[in-house]
This record gives sequence, structure tokens and C-alpha cells, in this order.
Amino acid sequence: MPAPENRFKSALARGDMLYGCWAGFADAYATEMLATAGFDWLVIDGEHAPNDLPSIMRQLQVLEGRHSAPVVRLPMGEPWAIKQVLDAGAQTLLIPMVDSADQARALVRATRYPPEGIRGSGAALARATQFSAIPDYISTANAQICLLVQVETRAGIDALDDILKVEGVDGVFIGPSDLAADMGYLGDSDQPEVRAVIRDALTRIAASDKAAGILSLDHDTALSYRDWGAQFLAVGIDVVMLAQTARATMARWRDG
Ligand SMILES: O=C(O)C(=O)C[C@H](O)[C@@H](O)CO
Repeated sequence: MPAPENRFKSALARGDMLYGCWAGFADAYATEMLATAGFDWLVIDGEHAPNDLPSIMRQLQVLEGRHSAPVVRLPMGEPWAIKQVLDAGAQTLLIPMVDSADQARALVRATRYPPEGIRGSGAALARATQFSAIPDYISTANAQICLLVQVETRAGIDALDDILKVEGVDGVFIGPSDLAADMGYLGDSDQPEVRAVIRDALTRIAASDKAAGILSLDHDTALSYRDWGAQFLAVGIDVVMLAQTARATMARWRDG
């Protein structure tokens, strides 16, 4: 029995348009609820949400077999952290702040077992193998890994063509907030200069053999991103949805 099919990776390869949402409560109960909305992918965010390995694993557990595919974002692309989260059962990783092809190649190696990479072989006790119930896991796992790298600095944009040549990278996600900040427009990714860089980057990614991804909470901006080539498009953040709705509800009663 081989490693489970990575449905998200397969959908990207088919060219499917995939709509996603950030899962930022670091809580399996909230993520299980979010999955009932029908998003194609959910980002279990270990960078800007208070997730740790146990909370990431619990969210992987509640998403098992559901339509919403889990995408785990690590704080940084450290091989030891990649090893841990893959053994916990993640198959799709989103790694922030990738600024070079060398960095992308190192991430590919960190996600693969030898000889393609350096992922440590601890499959016997790993949730990923269903605790050794998947006998062919280590010989088939590499093919089911989906690596998404975030390009979100001027350096990363300058290196984008080289990053797009790296075998083993499945998608490139443009981080509009961090890109805007690095360009000198902290908090404002709608600046014309930033939008022009995003448009060019999404166009270049979509023209490559990789998938283009990005996030926008603004509907019209998200439509533009889709028109510019975004294939895995995040259109919401659960924490923001609840916070905004809660405040608006109280304001309505207070001011009603
Ligand atoms: O730079 C960005 O934008 C992203 O990487 C997405 C953010 O991290 C996401 O958390 C929304 O702020």
C-alpha cells in the first residue's frame, strides 16, 4: 500500500482553480468547522498563528478525508521542522521567505527521502505511515509531496525565473503583505508599484510549469489576481471573518 494520494497536488497538476482560506485559530475544532464551508484548501498557519506541532497534527487529523486539503505553513523552511510535520502527516507545505533558487533546492531536498533528499527516515512510528500500517510509505512518499514556496521580497522577485526552474517545487505563492513591506509600502499591497510587481510575477509563474498562488481578502483584488494567473487563490482568513462579524454585530446593537 503506497503513501496516500495528495489530492491538492493532483488538482494543481490538472490545472484546477482552487479557492482556499487561512485557518488561524490554531484549533482543530475551529478548523473542522471551517472545512464545512467547502474551501478547496486550508492553510494551517504555523507562521502567523500560534500553532505548534501538536496543534498542527490535530488539524491534520480533523481534515482527514474531507474536501478541504490541508496546506501547512511553517515559520521558516528548516529541515528539522519539515521532517517533523511531514512525519505528522502533512503532504503539502507552504514555506515563507524564499529568496533564491538555492533556497528552493534545499527545501526540495528537505521534503524528500534519499536519494532525492535528506528527509530523516523515522517512518516506523510516524502518523504519516499510520504507524507502520502503510508498508510502502517511504518508497512512495516523495511523489506525493507538494512544495509551495513563498516569494515575498524584492530579492525573491529578482530570483523568480531561477526559482521557477527548480524541479520539485510545485507552486509559488506571492505574499502581498510582505512584498509590499519589502518594497517600502508597509501595510499597503494595493500601491500601483506593488500591484505591477504582483501582476508580472503571477503572469510569469502561470506561464511556467508551476502553479501561482496568492491571498486577498478583497473580492475585486482577488478577481484581478485570478485574472493575472493565480490558480491556488486564498480568499479568506477565519480569524478575520469572526473578528469583523463579531465587532459589526456588537456595533449594530450598541448603535442600533
Ligand atoms: O505576505 C503575505 O501577504 C503573506 O504571506 C500572507 C500573510 O502572511 C497572511 O497571514 C495574511 O496576512
